[in-house]
Amino acid sequence: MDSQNTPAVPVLSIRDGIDADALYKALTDTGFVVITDHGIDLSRLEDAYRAVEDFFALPTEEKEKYVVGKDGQRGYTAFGRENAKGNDVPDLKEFWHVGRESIAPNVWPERPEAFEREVAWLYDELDRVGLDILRALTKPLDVAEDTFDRMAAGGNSVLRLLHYPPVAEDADPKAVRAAAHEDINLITLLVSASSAGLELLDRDGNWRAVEAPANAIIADAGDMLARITNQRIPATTHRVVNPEGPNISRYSMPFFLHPKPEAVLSVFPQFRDGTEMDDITGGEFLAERLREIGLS
Ligand SMILES: O=C(O)CCC(=O)C(=O)O
Ligand SMILES: [Fe+2]
Repeated sequence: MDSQNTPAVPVLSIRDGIDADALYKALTDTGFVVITDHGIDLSRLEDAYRAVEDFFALPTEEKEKYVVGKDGQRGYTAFGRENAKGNDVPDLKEFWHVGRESIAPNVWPERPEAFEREVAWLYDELDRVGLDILRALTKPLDVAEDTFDRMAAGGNSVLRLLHYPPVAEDADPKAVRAAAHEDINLITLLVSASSAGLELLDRDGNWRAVEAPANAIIADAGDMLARITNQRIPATTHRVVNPEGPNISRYSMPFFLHPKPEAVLSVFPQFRDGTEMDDITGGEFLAERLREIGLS
């Protein structure tokens, strides 16, 4: 079969627990895995989505009251503010960031009323599932079972609530919803987006649609996981393309699972072969990358 016709990403049900070897294989093969039966309450997920849509429907002046700091790690980041690393045209998106309160306090919008409650709930759910996934990887990676708990429990994770508005007629022809990039963090969990558009770059250099059943979670490895596994688990390049069909808004909610800022990202000994990167702390690595995407 032609590679274009095979699904780009393997699907893994975790109803009966996580099959660690299947998870590892999916991630080492493609950097992505689609997780079904994850146990996150679907009707509450809908409530969270509704609150997020209601927030982005507010007037721009009201949303801009929640721009805090210059690195965009909390609160609102306006349309056209962030560009992918190495790209000079900003992405066609606006977003909101929620993070770990103990690392930097969150801001919350006054309305919609349900926003703080539902979004804080979703953060905790994704935090739990994300760490479960990393913990499962310790076995195939052959590292101590508490490796990721030590590195990332209570870490600097960020839930990004994204809105890609309908593409304006006068948009820069080079601009896309999200230009090609790799995620910075250990692992990203993306609760199914409201419409298509996400694509990954496969190892043959072809862009392929990432398809997932409704209610699945798309997980992908970031640069930090690639770094400590010396690229065994790749941080696969992905992007969000502009709509080909109806020109409607798209919403999605990636959870970027980060280590603690002080955690040292050190290549696991069994993957060292002289090509590995030096040790760096999670905080230093993040600061470097935020500068590159124009957010710091
Ligand atoms: O909107 C999406 O589906 C993906 C967004 C993404 O890749 C990101 O924000 O890093
Ligand atoms: Fe991404």
